[in-house]
Amino acid sequence: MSRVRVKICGITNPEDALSAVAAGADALGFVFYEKSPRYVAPEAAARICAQVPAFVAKVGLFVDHDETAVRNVLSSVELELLQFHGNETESYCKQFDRPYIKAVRVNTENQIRDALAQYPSAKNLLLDAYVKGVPGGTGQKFDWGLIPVELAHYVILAGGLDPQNVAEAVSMIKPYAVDVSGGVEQAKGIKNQSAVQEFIKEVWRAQNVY
Ligand SMILES: O=C(O)c1ccccc1N[C@@H]1O[C@H](COP(=O)(O)O)[C@@H](O)[C@H]1O
Repeated sequence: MSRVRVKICGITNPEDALSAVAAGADALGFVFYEKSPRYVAPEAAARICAQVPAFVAKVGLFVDHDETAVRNVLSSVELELLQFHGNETESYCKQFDRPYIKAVRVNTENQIRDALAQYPSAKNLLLDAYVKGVPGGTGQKFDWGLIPVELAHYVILAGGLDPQNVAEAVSMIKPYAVDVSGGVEQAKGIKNQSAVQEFIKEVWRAQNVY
């Protein structure tokens, strides 16, 4: 089994980015959804991304953005991957010539299978909790039992993860990766750097990776 990857999402400043990289993060997420308390302006994200070393993926998060808005971000920010968190169609998601992750807000098991069929071009599916009216980043968990066992290796598990519950999630689900935002914050948009370290250590501990 390969090591479960860790994405730290909602990065808004270079200190949190570099501290997460030093702790072992595989990917950093930048939220370009303006209604989010973790929104980062493209100019600020560009400055942060320019400081991130090689082999750490920078991921841009979008929610039903206008195509031009996504292209504008891509023209100025070094992003390796896109994460779509809204009702984007497959043809919308794949038009940007960049690998992408499709987020699914989980209610039912069938929904995960349906999304797999609906987004064949997605690199991976990210599973988050369904909360009415909010596209993501709610800090809520969903029923992990809804994840079909045979799809776990393809799944990025998100939603309400934190240093206390992530080891259980990794042992139980064995996902491709885990993604966290609120569970490692000291305030909205500001990471608790010790909690980020703890979170990553817990992911590794659950797999005996040191
Ligand atoms: O972080 C946000 O504010 C956000 C806003 C809109 C869509 C997604 C958002 N974040 C993503 O939501 C999941 C779960 O976050 P949490 O750990 O429960 O806080 C994660 O993928 C974030 O990247």
